[in-house]
Amino acid sequence: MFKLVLIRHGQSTWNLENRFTGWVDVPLTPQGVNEAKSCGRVLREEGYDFDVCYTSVLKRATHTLWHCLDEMDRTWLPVLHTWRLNERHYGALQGLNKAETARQYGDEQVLIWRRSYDVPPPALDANDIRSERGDVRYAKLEPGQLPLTECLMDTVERVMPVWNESIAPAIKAGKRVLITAHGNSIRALVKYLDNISDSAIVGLNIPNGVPLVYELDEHLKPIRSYYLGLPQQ
Ligand SMILES: O=C(O)[C@@H](CO)OP(=O)(O)O
Repeated sequence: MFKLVLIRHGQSTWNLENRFTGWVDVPLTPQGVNEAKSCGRVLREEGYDFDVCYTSVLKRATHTLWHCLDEMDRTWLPVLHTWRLNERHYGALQGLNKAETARQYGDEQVLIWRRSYDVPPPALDANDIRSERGDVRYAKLEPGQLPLTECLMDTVERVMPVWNESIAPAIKAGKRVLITAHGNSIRALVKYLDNISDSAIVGLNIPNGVPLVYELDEHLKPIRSYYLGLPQQ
């Protein structure tokens, strides 16, 4: 039996301000830092240890990993950063306030943009100064790989190669893997692992800063999954 741990980053400044974030590289809030540290504490207390870590190229996920590993005294572990674990790209909505956008376009439209599987939000213009074109961390992407918007289906498609080519082989080789990522890149992984339908995934949300443990069989099929240290409902 293999164990995989997934953590959505702690609260970010734009989570707090209720703004569509996507690929905008906002930091953690002090609460987010505490959430990340408490992930590390609960993992250490429960006897978890890791051989390799994966995270995105966005600081809210990276810093969550750092604080978590610091609490575990494991800051020396190898870390692989990949844009494939970035948050879903939120297109032209990036930076807008979610409540104001709902007032302008209606709750139903905003829910479709936020949670539908295959309807992307309005795209950014390629020349928009908010586009990530020119950002050095994406310089090696193939033409057409840099998104201007994404629905969850697009996110699943770009997350799967790093799962298939790197993460799954590492787990099968016996490496204990920790991933810190984002609400929607984790929803993409969970959708794949639990074989959740396109319609059912709409209702799945991942909380900030709580370790999600998957116990996987030899074929990496989930035996069970659970959150560690989530307050009792
Ligand atoms: O703003 C975002 O990028 C994401 C995660 O915070 O929001 P949502 O919950 O709408 O997917």
